[in-house]
Amino acid sequence: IFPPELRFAFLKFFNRVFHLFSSYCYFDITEIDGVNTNELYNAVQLYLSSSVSIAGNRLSLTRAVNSSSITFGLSNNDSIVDTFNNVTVLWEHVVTQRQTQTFAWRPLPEEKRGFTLRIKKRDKALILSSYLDFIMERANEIRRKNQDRLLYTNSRGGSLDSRGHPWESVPFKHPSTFETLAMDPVKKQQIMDDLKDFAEGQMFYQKTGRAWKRGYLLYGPPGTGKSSMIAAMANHLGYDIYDLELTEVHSNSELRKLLMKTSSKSIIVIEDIDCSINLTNRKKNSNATTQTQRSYYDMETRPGTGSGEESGNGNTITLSGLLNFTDGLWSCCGSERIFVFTTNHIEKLDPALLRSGRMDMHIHMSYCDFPSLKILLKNYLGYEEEDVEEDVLKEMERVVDRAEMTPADVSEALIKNRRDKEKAVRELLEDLKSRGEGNVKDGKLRGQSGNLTELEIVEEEEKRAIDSQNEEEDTDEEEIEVEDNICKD
Ligand SMILES: Nc1ncnc2c1ncn2[C@@H]1O[C@H](COP(=O)(O)OP(=O)(O)OP(=O)(O)O)[C@@H](O)[C@H]1O
Ligand SMILES: [Mg+2]
Repeated sequence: IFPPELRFAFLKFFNRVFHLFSSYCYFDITEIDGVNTNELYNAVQLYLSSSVSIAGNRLSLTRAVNSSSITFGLSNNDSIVDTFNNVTVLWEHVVTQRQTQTFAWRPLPEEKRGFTLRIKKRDKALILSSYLDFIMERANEIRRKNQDRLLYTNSRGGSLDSRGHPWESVPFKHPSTFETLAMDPVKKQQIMDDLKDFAEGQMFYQKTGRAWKRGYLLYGPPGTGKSSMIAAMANHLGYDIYDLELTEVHSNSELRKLLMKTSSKSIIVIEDIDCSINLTNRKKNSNATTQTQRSYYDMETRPGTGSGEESGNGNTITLSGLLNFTDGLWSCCGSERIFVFTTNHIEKLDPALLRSGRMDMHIHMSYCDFPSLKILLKNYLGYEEEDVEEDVLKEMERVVDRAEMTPADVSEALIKNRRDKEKAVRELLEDLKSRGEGNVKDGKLRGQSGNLTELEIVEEEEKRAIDSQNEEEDTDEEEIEVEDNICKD
């Protein structure tokens, strides 16, 4: 009988009057807020899942793929009562079907999900902010306790999922820890202390005006534990890992978007950075023209214009894009983040990437030395030092450095014979000896008296070269910047 407009106006009026006299106020926490995923929604979900008892009437159970734990949750349109500081609140999980799919730049999920929090008006000021803070904290705690780190990849090649995330995640279950990591114990302790200082350093970073992030560069030959070290870091700190596949990122702006979608308390990894994009040492292009020099610091080059081909496969990420990614303004859009780059060839990297302050710590993962060997014997055979015959141990100590076996090689040798421990040790020693002799014969090792292997000598030279380049670099970069400004003008 009533026209729809009138009916609508009446309903609205009725609603207002109702709310005026109601002693409750309501807060909606929707899963997707505009285009962003609402972190609070996930936190509330996790928080409620911990407080929901199995005795509830109807619960939804979820177990993420490969996850080890089952979480309880509120079923659709169900509610639960919670108390905080002696104040009772009511949570309702509201799920509605999204009606017509209006035009959107990306498809939205079919369901619209959200939580509604009902609080008595008089309690609102008292608890609201502290309650939400409490929920966030609890949710983080639960996430950590579940031991389910997440490993994210951007392998979808730039496309977004239905919830607008460019990252795909799987539970991260790498068992590597600092305990099982074979490396010099002193160096290991240094790294662990550094990580600890970082994780507990919120006040320090705030006081000194630095963004709360840290960069590590892991370099060394294949099989020396770079990836294992990253896993150990993640397990040690309880952080998620974002494994960034640079070859799947097409432009600097895409890189920035990926960065924006990473959460805090995470490790952002770029493996084999020398192979991912063409970040060659500018000094190595001895006859580089000003043009090519500037191109690294240029704005993005567009694919198909010809200038993009220098980074191969239509990938137009530039070094400047990468540097902005790690320490430009955008790098602080979250906090408590660790960047880890790995490479097998540190000499191939552009000195701009190596300069101090950019990658805070350069960690050299190298061939198996005696302390590492002892850790591996313990890991794989359960042998302490005293379980191995003294002269065998001495012999191992004598030959291990010149054998230049990677921890991966040693692990392999030990796994092969792990049923027969004595045989494993015997064969390992043989292996070490024969490799050592081979290396000496090939003249690969020099300066044995000083215990300096060729590798170390090369490294020393590299370091020196990099340092001297760094000094020149400072002046170079100014010039380039000036040139850029001229171009812009
Ligand atoms: N330092 C180490 N401590 C314990 N295990 C190690 C170590 N280094 C290598 N390993 C063993 O060797 C395997 C390969 O190591 P990892 O993948 O970490 O090497 P990497 O340095 O990342 O090699 P690449 O440069 O090829 O990526 C691991 O599964 C691990 O078991
Ligand atoms: Mg690796």
